[in-house]
Amino acid sequence: MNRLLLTGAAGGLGKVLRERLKPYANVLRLSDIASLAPAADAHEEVVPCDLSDKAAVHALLEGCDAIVHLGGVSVERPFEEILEANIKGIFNVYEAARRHGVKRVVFASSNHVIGFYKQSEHIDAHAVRRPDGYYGLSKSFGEDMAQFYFDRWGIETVSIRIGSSFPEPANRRMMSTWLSYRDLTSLIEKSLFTPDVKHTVVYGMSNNRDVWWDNSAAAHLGFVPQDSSEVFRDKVEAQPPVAPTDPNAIYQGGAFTAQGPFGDAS
Ligand SMILES: NC(=O)C1=CN([C@@H]2O[C@H](COP(=O)(O)OP(=O)(O)OC[C@H]3O[C@@H](n4cnc5c(N)ncnc54)[C@H](O)[C@@H]3O)[C@@H](O)[C@H]2O)C=CC1
Ligand SMILES: O=C(O)[C@H]1OC(=O)[C@H](O)[C@@H](O)[C@@H]1O
Repeated sequence: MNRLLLTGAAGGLGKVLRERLKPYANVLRLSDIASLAPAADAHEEVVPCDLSDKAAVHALLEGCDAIVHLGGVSVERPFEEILEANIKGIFNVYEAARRHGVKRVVFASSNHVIGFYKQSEHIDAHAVRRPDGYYGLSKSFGEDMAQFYFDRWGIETVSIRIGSSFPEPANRRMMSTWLSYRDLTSLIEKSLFTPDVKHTVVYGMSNNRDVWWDNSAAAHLGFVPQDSSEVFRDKVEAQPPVAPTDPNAIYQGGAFTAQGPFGDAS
């Protein structure tokens, strides 16, 4: 493709994908509200943008063929913050995609759309969503937005419910949810180039031993994870045990299920 837009490019995953998505487009347009390293060469463009600013997002999408949408608040925060970056932000992205004729979005959704399922439960993409906070709710809204813009306007999306994508799993829960950077990159490649994805929901996890999520509804993507959290097991299990009453040991969303209330607790 000619020009691929990466939002959230200054973030943890954005920095990784800035390097790894280079082979997939002639030009990678990088955007964030936070400062970004200048364009390294003619194959990069840096366009600062606040996702909650409709006019700025419309300008941002001009000339883009596809979007990898990572930008937004990535943890649980007061609703008003989530509203601006994630809820207004995703609306602005899809509406600009419609106006500019962009036909493919890869949306960084999250396991926190289903965070209130227990770790003893196994679910697929069709399970009723159980968001574990305002953050999870915003990602759930983003998935609905993706479905609507497909049904109404034919814009295709792969919503990747990312588990935990970091260099290595930080705790026992992440032994199940971990997604290596290599597998994340491969999943984004499949999400960008597989024809006829409509709105596909896929769980972003590596080939871990004990998983809670079934990706059979996304088999058409042909995603085959290469890595496994197993290589980190000894290191993670050397950590102090987690109490059985700890949300990290009970819920798929772990500690996110126990955040808040924020500010005025009345
Ligand atoms: N890293 C992980 O394990 C997971 C990540 N995700 C999602 O993947 C995406 C990337 O995650 P990370 O890189 O870990 O998060 P991050 O917090 O490091 O990066 C998010 C980026 O979005 C930018 N941003 C925030 N508000 C913005 C606004 N109003 N306008 C423009 N940019 C704004 C931030 O400046 C930041 O650079 C996020 O959407 C996150 O929700 C989902 C599940 C797990
Ligand atoms: O559940 C998890 O481990 C991850 O999920 C997310 O959606 C967050 O963006 C990330 O900060 C968490 O670490």
